[in-house]
Amino acid sequence: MITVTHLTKRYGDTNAVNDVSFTVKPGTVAGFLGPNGAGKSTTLRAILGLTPPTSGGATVLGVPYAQLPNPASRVGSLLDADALHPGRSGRENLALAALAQGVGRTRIAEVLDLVGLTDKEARKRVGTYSLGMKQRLGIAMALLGDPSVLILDEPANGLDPAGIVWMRDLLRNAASRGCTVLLSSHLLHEVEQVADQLIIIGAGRILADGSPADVLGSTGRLEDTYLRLTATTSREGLAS
Ligand SMILES: Nc1ncnc2c1ncn2[C@@H]1O[C@H](COP(=O)(O)OP(=O)(O)OP(=O)(O)O)[C@@H](O)[C@H]1O
Repeated sequence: MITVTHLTKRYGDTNAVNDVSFTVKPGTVAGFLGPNGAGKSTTLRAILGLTPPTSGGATVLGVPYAQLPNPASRVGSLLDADALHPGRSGRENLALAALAQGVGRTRIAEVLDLVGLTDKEARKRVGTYSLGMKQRLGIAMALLGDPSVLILDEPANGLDPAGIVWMRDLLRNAASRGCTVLLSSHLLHEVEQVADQLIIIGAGRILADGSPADVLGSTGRLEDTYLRLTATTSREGLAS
């Protein structure tokens, strides 16, 4: 369960996130959508305790992220696939994370298999990886502790069509096991296929939150609804 309550984050005179509240329940894939600069990453970072809120806050599994025992093994996250150590191999990156999380080394082969990275690829330095390979490794890192919550910032970024289909199955399987999944994306078509909750943010404020049927209403098309809702927001609107 992820609960965000009246979360506000200001940077100088910019309201990056403005009184944002939503809940994502176990067994749900929630798609978090919004234009560039709408506040998605700031919200995800605040949930993960990486960005201190100006006011309000968030809990994961009932408590603020920082208060979770061994949080990385309970909450898998992917924020920036470039944050991986470029001089080490994919396998070494996973081994270091497994050590930090107290996860057995046998799990490394399992997650590599899950994300479709071959043994040969896993032995290459991450600095030589393509964007899609980095993304797969970042997802493997997120899955390492077999977490019950997944928070993913644009996970399909750089994935090829087969990778996007694979990602969809991965997220649906995670949710069917009771996992709580929150992902940001600009790929409306993809989100439409995978999400059972849609949260749309614009200029730091929640514009819609609900089941696809509730959010799309009679239009039935996510692209139309999204463009209509976000048309009135702009990055300039963030400055107060
Ligand atoms: N560290 C920071 N310092 C100052 N301003 C910031 C910082 N991080 C984010 N912002 C501002 O906060 C606003 C929201 O940014 P955020 O990265 O959360 O948007 P986003 O919805 O994730 O965008 P995108 O889709 O482009 O990734 C933007 O105006 C951005 O410039």
